[in-house]
Amino acid sequence: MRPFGARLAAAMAEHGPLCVGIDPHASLLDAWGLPDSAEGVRRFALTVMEAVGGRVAAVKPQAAFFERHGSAGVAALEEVVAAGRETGTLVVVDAKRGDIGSTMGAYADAFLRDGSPLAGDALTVSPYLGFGSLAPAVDLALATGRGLFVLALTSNPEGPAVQHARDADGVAVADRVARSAAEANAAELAPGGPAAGAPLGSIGLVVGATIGDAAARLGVDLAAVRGPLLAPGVGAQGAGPAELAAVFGDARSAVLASSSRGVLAAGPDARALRDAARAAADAAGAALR
Ligand SMILES: O=c1ccn([C@@H]2O[C@H](COP(=O)(O)O)[C@@H](O)[C@H]2O)c(=O)[nH]1
Repeated sequence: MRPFGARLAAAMAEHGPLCVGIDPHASLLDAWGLPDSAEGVRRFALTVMEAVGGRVAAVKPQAAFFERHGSAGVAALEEVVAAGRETGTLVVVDAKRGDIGSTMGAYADAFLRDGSPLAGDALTVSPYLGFGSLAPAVDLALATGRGLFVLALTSNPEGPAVQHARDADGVAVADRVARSAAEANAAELAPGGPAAGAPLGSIGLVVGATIGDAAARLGVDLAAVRGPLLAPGVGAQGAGPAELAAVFGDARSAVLASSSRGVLAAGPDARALRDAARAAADAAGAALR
């Protein structure tokens, strides 16, 4: 498989810089006339895939909403991964895994190994046990043409208490995460490296579209990461085109804006979902041009 960063750059060029989040909240299931059960979650998720599969750069199923229904919910997540493969739509599994290295190896097997039913194209991971603890996931992602999105500056108001803290050298935690991702991408993109010549490396960051000027204030050089920047917070959390343009500055071309409820509220009609995703992709594309 071609490296994830190269595949994502091509998908964004074709469809626009939008990732549609698949978050089957109980309230959305109710609004769509579906039961709050594994079967309801399955029908919800496959309706989204039918509406936007092959038409957007990526989808991002939120694992928690599937896992809350046990093994049948996880089976529905596996079907979403398979539907992504069938429609040629990249699947970012939003499971935010992170643990000590040996356990991280098992998470990597589950979400990044060829043949695993839960292995999409990329996985969200948490670096708060130390970026180095993610090594098994970094290694397996790069070996299989998959990618990671590492939490750096998240969209929630509680994030700054940890991510803005500075270490003994005065470097912000988020900046350390960004520098580590930059190192991994530099190796992947180097002449002779597995992604030499690609526009983006495969180790991305999660940077919320709601963070205002935090990256600039903390000295985080997002463009220097040379990896994709997954930007949740668009739509229901209040960020829009103006925030996308302001937050990402000269890193704009690497941004994959992510919206879940902002698009899903248009359902369950497939055409309405498709139109909402198209409008969100066009707005993000204009803001990030
Ligand atoms: O910093 C982060 C990281 C992840 N998320 C996830 O994105 C979606 C957002 O859903 P909306 O309905 O578009 O608000 C959700 O799955 C979060 O867990 C995030 O919001 N912020």
